[in-house]
Amino acid sequence: MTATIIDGRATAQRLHARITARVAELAVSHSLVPGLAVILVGEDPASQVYVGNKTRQAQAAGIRHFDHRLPIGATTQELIDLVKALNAREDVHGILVQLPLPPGVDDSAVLAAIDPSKDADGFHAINVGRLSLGEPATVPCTPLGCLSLIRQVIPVMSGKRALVIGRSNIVGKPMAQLLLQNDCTVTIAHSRTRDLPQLCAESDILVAAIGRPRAIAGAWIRPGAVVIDVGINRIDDGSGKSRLVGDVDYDSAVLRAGAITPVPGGVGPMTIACLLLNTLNAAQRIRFGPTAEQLAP
Ligand SMILES: NC(=O)C1=CN([C@@H]2O[C@H](COP(=O)(O)OP(=O)(O)OC[C@H]3O[C@@H](n4cnc5c(N)ncnc54)[C@H](OP(=O)(O)O)[C@@H]3O)[C@@H](O)[C@H]2O)C=CC1
Ligand SMILES: Nc1nc(=O)c2c([nH]1)NC[C@@H]1CN(c3ccc(C(=O)N[C@@H](CCC(=O)O)C(=O)O)cc3)C=[N+]21
Ligand SMILES: [Mg+2]
Repeated sequence: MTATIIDGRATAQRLHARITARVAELAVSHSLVPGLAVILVGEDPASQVYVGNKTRQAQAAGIRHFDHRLPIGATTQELIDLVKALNAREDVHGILVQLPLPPGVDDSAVLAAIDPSKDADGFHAINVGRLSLGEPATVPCTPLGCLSLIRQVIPVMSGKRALVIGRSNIVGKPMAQLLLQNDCTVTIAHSRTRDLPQLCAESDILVAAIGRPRAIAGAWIRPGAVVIDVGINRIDDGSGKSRLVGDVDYDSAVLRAGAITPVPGGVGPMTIACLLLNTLNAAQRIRFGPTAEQLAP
């Protein structure tokens, strides 16, 4: 048996097309143009690639894009001041602070300064709290994208055993919340977890978000399981060139899984499409109020 390959790029393109259509409607009917501001501190090359992708995708969807690049020495107070200025702007509906911030910057203070209604990443405590209470919330882009990929192959998740490997605020914790909301039985694993292979063997859905290249072996996977690989790891391919691999050992996992996401072309493109979705929906709520129509993921 060979796994179904879940095509994140194609799924993201379909979502992108729906976003583009709604953005065009809003421009005609209400002269509303959603705006996304991205703050990038320093010159981290991976972050620059990600920000570059976002800029292109936003422009293609008709979403206004404001790029703020600050030198590596930027202070917590400078970042908070910039966030507050963006909070006050009527043409900005989504704000994203690219993480990680340089050492010395208090990232939780910067994230706390974001107006929760403009929190495109869903990292503000208000949105984290709402998600955990099951109230309407802006959901972090990567887990939102993962959920939509899982739904393609498991439309009804009720009762499934789901394992989330990684407990970061960006991916692991919100992913676990979303799976719980969908009536999965959820386990969260992390660096202190004992007997990870056994937990994997018991799981119908496995989401790997640890940042360790090919750390999850195919032999651990329950035959037929759905495997979502969030990892983005740049490794030397042996000839001095670098390539991207996930947290799952794809070549062995594809032989056991029922469905699997590739890297690249899996979760990554969905993260960007969901960021644009969150920005569009924020713009609609800011303009039309809390009962505004929202585009579904
Ligand atoms: N495709 C996309 O759109 C995105 C991809 N990523 C990628 O996803 C990966 C994870 O990112 P992020 O959540 O920010 O990472 P973090 O480094 O913030 O968190 C990693 C988590 O994995 C756990 N962990 C580390 N090693 C192991 C191990 N050997 N076994 C079990 N658990 C382990 C850590 O445990 P502990 O808490 O105990 O330290 C921690 O909870 C990275 O490769 C990142 O680049 C991230 C965001 C978006
Ligand atoms: N505030 C904040 N929010 C984030 O969502 C956030 C962040 N900070 N910091 C960094 C991580 C990483 N991340 C990625 C998003 C898209 C791709 C992506 O587009 N990947 C493509 C192409 C990758 C390539 O070719 O370089 C793919 O996997 O196919 C990758 C990684 C978002 N993150
Ligand atoms: Mg991190």
